[in-house]
Amino acid sequence: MTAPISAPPTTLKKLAKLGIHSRFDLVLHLPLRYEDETHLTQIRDARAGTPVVVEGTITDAQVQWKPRKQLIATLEDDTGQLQLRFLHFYPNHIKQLSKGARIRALGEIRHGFHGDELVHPKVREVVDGTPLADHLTPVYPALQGITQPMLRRLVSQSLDDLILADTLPDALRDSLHLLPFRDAIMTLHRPPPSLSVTQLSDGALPAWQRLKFDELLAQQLSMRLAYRARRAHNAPVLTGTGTLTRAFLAQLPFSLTRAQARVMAEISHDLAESHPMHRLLQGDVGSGKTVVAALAALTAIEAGYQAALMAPTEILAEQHHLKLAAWLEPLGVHVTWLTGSLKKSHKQAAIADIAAGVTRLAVGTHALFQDDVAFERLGLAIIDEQHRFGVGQRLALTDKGAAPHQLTMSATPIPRTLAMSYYADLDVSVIDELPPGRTPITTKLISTARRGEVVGAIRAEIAQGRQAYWVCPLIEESETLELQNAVATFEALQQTLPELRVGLVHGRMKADDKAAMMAAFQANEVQLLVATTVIEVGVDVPNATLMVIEHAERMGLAQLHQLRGRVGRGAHASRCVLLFEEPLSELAKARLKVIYQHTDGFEISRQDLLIRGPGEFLGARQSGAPLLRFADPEQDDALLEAAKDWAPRLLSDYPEYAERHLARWLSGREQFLKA
Ligand SMILES: Nc1ncnc2c1ncn2[C@@H]1O[C@H](COP(=O)(O)OP(=O)(O)OP(=O)(O)O)[C@@H](O)[C@H]1O
Repeated sequence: MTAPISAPPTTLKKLAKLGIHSRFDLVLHLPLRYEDETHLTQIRDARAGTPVVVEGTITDAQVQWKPRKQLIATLEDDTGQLQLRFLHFYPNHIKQLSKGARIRALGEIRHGFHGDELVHPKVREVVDGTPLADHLTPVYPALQGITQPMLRRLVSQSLDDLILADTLPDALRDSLHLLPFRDAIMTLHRPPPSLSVTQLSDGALPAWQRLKFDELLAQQLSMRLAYRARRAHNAPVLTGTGTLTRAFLAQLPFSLTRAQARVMAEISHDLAESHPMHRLLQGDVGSGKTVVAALAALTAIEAGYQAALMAPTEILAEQHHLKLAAWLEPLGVHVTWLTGSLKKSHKQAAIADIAAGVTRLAVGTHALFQDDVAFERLGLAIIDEQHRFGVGQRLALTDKGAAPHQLTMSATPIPRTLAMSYYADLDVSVIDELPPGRTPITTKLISTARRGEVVGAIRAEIAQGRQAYWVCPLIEESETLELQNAVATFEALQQTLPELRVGLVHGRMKADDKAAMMAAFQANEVQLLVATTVIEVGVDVPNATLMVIEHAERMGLAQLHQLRGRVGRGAHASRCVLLFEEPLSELAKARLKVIYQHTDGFEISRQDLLIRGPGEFLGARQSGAPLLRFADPEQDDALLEAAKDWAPRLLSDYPEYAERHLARWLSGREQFLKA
């Protein structure tokens, strides 16, 4: 399977650049496209826009200088004449195309100024009887120094030498009507004469279906194995007594939505098991994930364990801390705050409390899981990763003593097919319902030129007792510029709206100042909050009902949806004004249209995926996307479903097949699998 390739070291190096390390990689190095040299076209029948192979004699060849240096030759067969034009050419061309030479030319006919012609055709000398190909000629992805003939030869050798036995049991192949692996591979490298170029590029071709299925199956198998491996660890059995959770629910001014209750039941069930939970909690912005997180934490605490909640940014962690401390401290739960920016003495005190078990719930940033922090008895780690699909932090956590249960919260819903494909190792809970009484947010798209009107809207909104956000543009190239811009906007708004209490919050502020500003906004001491995108996630001020986002065209869909989700969190009607600068790129137009038309995060994610494709959507490095070269989870969803169904059966009923299948598809690519 991993048989080495016999070629000189320089060639091997270049092949490695193409991802080819073994002879089996050569087998999987599938053609990009095909050339059809199986039949000749008579010059009389050659039509513009179609690829042809014509054969004949050169009757004339000249280097011309008008309007620029070019080589023009005339090719003649029994039915007519055709011009061949070369704008770049080498002495070899002149030799090959000398008068009287018999050649075969391959290319696409173009209708030029001087009639039909072939521009830069491929030229082959024809000695009488040079046979035509008996199948389409594959054209492989190549690099400089690795020519097509070289690749064709190397691939062909591997195809001839390797057995390419099947890794799928007959029962599976029969039930899904899949081709044998060898047949699929052979069809794609050496297509039979009956197949046309169009048929070969169609993903529905049985040969492609087989390869896509194999690839999706390998992905599902490896995720199942990762899932099993994690379940082999021991975890504390967290059966809550209900004392804290009941008291908590009783003090909430609302009751749980049905979705929150269902999701909480799923989590409680997992926490009571003796292997670690790895659950992804998905819920749209404002759907009430924090309440669920609090309940999960209380369940662990009731069972005599500690819980930790980690957020990706200080501002988000601070928001969670404010809220959770307000909810849980009255119940006698000691909540500790820990981030990197704490003063040394405070930090040491927090670390000591965590180690001594005084802390029942620790809230903070990744500082919570640094080496100097040791929990007395960590039962549950909650990671609010919002739309950062970071898998790294999940890893760091498992290393903390015995495996704690893990709950990851995400506010950017992952479309179902992607979740199945890339998060198959996690269990997923979805809060698919918003708390009652929310009025939908109205979204307005306004050109920056009309920015003045927006100021009037702010004044009116605040006069009603509401609050507003003004989000300054994202300036990717320079954080300093971004900051200067935010300060300038803050000053300008203060001047234009002297009667209002305006505040400013940005990423460079000291953590304490940031927290103080957010607390002031929470208490309605600040009415208009000017902010950089630091407020993107987690801020929860139900009285804020107007959101203005400058240069919305620079932002991604997930980010816009998150920002907009900061309003519409209470009973009052909310608005989001997206200011944009013209001219808009096609991409920006597409994004703004989606955010204007949709408020449902799942639909927005789906559209985002359509616009960007899965690699970009998930961040290629983290996603495991490199595993999929042939299949596309969105388009090949039926195959994905089948792979998902078959993976556990293969592991239990045909373990030796599963093992061979993984070895074939994953050799050298395991690094993408670590979740
Ligand atoms: N069942 C409920 N009924 C009424 N209000 C609720 C309910 N659950 C949560 N809320 C309120 O809705 C608001 C949003 O809840 P929460 O902050 O938990 O959402 P979230 O899903 O964490 O949002 P985000 O992802 O935007 O941070 C909060 O003000 C919260 O108190």
